Amino acid sequence: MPSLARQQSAQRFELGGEPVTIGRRGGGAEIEVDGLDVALRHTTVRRGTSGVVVRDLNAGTGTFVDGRPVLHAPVRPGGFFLVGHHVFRVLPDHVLAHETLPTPPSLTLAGLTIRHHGKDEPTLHDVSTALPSGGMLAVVGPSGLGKSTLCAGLLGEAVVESGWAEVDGMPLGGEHQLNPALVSFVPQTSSLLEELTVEQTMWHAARLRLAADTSTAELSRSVHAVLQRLHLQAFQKQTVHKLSGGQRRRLSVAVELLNDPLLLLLDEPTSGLDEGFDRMLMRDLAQVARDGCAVVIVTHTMAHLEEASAVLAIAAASEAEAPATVGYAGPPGGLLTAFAADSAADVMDALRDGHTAAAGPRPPATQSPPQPGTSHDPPRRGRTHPWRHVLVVNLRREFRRMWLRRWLFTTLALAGPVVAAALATWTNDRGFVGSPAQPNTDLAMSLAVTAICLSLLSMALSLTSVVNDKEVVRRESRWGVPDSAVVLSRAISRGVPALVQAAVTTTFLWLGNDLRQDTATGLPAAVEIGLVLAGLTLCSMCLGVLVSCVSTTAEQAVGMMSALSGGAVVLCGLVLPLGESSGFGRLINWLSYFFPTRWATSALAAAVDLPNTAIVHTDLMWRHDVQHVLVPLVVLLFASTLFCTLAPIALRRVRNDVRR
Ligand SMILES: Nc1ncnc2c1ncn2[C@@H]1O[C@H](COP(=O)(O)OP(=O)(O)OP(=O)(O)O)[C@@H](O)[C@H]1O
Repeated sequence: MPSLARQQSAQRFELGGEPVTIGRRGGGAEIEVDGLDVALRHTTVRRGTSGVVVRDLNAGTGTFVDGRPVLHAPVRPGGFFLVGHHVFRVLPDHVLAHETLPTPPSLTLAGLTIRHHGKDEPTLHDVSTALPSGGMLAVVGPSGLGKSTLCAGLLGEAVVESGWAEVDGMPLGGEHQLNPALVSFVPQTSSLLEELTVEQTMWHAARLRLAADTSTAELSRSVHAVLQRLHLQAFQKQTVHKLSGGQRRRLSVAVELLNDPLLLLLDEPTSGLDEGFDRMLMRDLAQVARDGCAVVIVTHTMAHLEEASAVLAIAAASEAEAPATVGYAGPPGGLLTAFAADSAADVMDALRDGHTAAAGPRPPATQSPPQPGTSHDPPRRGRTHPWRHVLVVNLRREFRRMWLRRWLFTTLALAGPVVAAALATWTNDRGFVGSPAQPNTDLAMSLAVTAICLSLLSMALSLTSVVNDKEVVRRESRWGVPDSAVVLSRAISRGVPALVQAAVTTTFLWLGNDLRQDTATGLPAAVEIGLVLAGLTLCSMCLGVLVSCVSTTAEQAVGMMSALSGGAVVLCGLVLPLGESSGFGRLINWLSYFFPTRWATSALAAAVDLPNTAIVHTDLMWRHDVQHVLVPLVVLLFASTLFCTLAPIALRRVRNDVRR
């Protein structure tokens, strides 16, 4: 038993020589805390040379030091680390003080100046206001002045040049972000998967936002409590695409409440909806604020501002090119009076013209910014979620979505390859057999048709798998879902129909063609051809995933696929003679190596001994031996791995570019 002495109150612990585990109540950890975002065994803490050393056990939603999830980090006396909603402060003499983050919290913005990444000038300057606990802050102002920029700053997605923000003493934004899992953001765009039901959407989000070891009963209680809070219980079984605009917004809010955030940011949640809905949602959000979470709502509608407890109006700068700043900060009732205006439209005009009114409550100027967790030695970066758990959750969802679109995937997996094999068979009535004395003049065409059709069909399996979900991926990346898990879940789920494509094509080629020839590897001809086709379909499908990650829109992905399709046809090696060793031919030859069809047709040609069974140009890659079948197969598998490795990098870049 580790020596762990409780001091004075239940909140102080003196660490002994042995490491101590922090975990959810009921899991047998030495320090037990509440909350479904804490795993049963979440973090260990031990004495360090000065202060303590924390190690995340990668089972919950991360251990945070200085706003970053850490795997392993020293924390000196005076610093703190976060586990779920719990702050552990490190005191002298290896004493840990535990407190639960207060709910509802207050929010303070003090002199915030925010600029977007890649920009030299700030968009917002000197934004200050204070929101008491249990309150809701409405951020209003003319278009384009920086309301969404304020959210980006608080989320840590834009640069906070000066000033600071905090929720009850915990820093927000900038380098020393509070545990990001405690800040929820409802974006302006619909970032929900259309084919899932309300309940499935919530379950999936709960699995990602709560600890991996949360039981089904606990998850269910949590999901249903939030659905009830947002009056969505009656729509549980409804698919998202059948929901009204208002119900979608509610669902969008609901998924962000699952983890009991400390701060909820909403970017125009009522835009495009009627006034009745606006009032209803404002009331619900005010209730959410009273129940325990600071709410900041960016809104264009000023009709129901009285539901908020404070208003922050953004005004244009009086000088051109200067950043926008605070036009008014105070109670909603004082807004019209402050601008001597008769209507909301007058207030907007005044703000657009750069008028500012007397500011409301400002944080005391003498208050210093909250100090971060102070880990002086570099911590080892950790994850907010166990990677395997996230992959499994994403995979389950992908298989479910594919099942919901089973006709499309069945067609791509079965009907397409049957057509490809049939075409290959019809173009060649002698099967795959030929000899130097009696060459099979159609064999090259058969191989080309098979490889090209299969490559395009398998690329189609994954082409829209990420690009159509970019908004969802962006939202879930804020929850800590790694891009690699997103990519791998798409690749594995689409890998199944891709392998079925190869198997179906091989079976039909085997049934419809004479596959008696001597094989290069000594394996039965159908097995050898099947392996090559499996390599081709996997590689093309992974290329589709990469294209999907690189593209910002589905149109762009289709454009890229069209260009790749052209290359796949022309540079497969059976349409244009390749293999020249000088001049332009050499360049084309090199280019062809980037196309999976080039390697697949080479392996097929080597497998059926094309130079001796058909009348074709010569190509050095077609020699009928084991090496010339296996090397292309290895290249196809290597390329599949490479595409899946590059895809998360591309996805991260595209996501960040879109944010910028
Ligand atoms: N990611 C970004 N990168 C660079 N500049 C940006 C980015 N997002 C917004 N901006 C710029 O910052 C300024 C403020 O934009 P922002 O979206 O914050 O305004 P807004 O008040 O929320 O507008 P609206 O009410 O129309 O949504 C604009 O000039 C905009 O072009």
